[in-house]
Amino acid sequence: MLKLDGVTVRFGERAALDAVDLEVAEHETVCVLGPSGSGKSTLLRVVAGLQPVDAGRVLLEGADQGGVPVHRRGVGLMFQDHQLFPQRDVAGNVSFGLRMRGVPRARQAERVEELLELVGLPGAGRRAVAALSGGEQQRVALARALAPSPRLLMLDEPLGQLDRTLRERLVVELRSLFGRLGTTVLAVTHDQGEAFALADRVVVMRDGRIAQTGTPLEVWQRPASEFVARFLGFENVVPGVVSGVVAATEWGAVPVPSGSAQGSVRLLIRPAGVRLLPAREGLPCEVVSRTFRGNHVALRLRPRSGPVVEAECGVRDAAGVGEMVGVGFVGAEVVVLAG
Ligand SMILES: Nc1ncnc2c1ncn2[C@@H]1O[C@H](COP(=O)(O)OP(=O)(O)OP(=O)(O)O)[C@@H](O)[C@H]1O
Repeated sequence: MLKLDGVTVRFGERAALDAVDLEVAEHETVCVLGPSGSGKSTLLRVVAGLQPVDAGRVLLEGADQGGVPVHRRGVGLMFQDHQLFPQRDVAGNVSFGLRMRGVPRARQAERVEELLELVGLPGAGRRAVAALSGGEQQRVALARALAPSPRLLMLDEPLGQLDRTLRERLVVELRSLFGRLGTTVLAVTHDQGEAFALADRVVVMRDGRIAQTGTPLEVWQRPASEFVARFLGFENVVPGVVSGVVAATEWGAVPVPSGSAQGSVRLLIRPAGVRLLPAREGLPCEVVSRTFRGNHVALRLRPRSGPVVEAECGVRDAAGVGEMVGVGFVGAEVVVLAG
């Protein structure tokens, strides 16, 4: 459906996108994830035709979009601040793209009803946009983007402004809606939870380049680099020297999966791979913080040397701040990182 081929966009000296290759298949939902300034919005703007490229090509269904204006690309856009027209009612907003395309009035009204039903706002056509809650406005913006049946729907931080509970609910609804409609979606977010819940595939960006792409599970289980691991919120990254199935690190010997790269590497140990042992076993650490996270407790543990170790444990087993504990590592939760 969509193909980016060596797309480069420069602002002065700096490349906001640096030779980016990306493909999105029909019916696929791809989420682009990355820190602020990594080029996510620029990528969407390029595909929409709002941003010219300095090099490379954008193809939609195989056709080069060079010189094709925004309204001829057949893509739908929904931005973070949803940009609804405040002076128009809900129906007036949803039918915007249909009016632009000269769809007859009767058909417009039908389609608006259909879409409001779809986004969970049946019969809301006559309501004033200003009188809607944030979540309702978001649904109207989505209905408006979907109205002209775009071949590709692009979402920029679609749930950015909403509170967490509403975001979590809407993300589930969006995923099921896109599944039912068979919509092809390219979404941008800085929120990894949102990306992982919504996407068939995630693309992690760093400084205008793709740092990793894969299914949410692949990226979560095997972050390709320290950058991706840290971006996903993993903190236990330590240098080590692998020999066979053991790595020598500042935290002592850490088991690694068989078949791991040998020699000098960086290791990620997921918090689930950190086991608390009785005080005289394993790596001696002092508990420096203890944070209640609902179904588990996050502990930060300071060894005599080397970086702080992050651990997760059951609410009942968690040691208190200032206590000494021993720490052991589980090889299955260790990832040998590249770069
Ligand atoms: N119109 C512009 N003129 C100059 N520099 C720009 C322009 N638009 C973007 N940039 C720069 O390009 C880089 C990528 O910006 P972009 O908005 O694509 O990042 P982003 O990942 O979407 O960030 P955020 O999550 O903060 O929206 C940034 O360094 C930004 O400052």
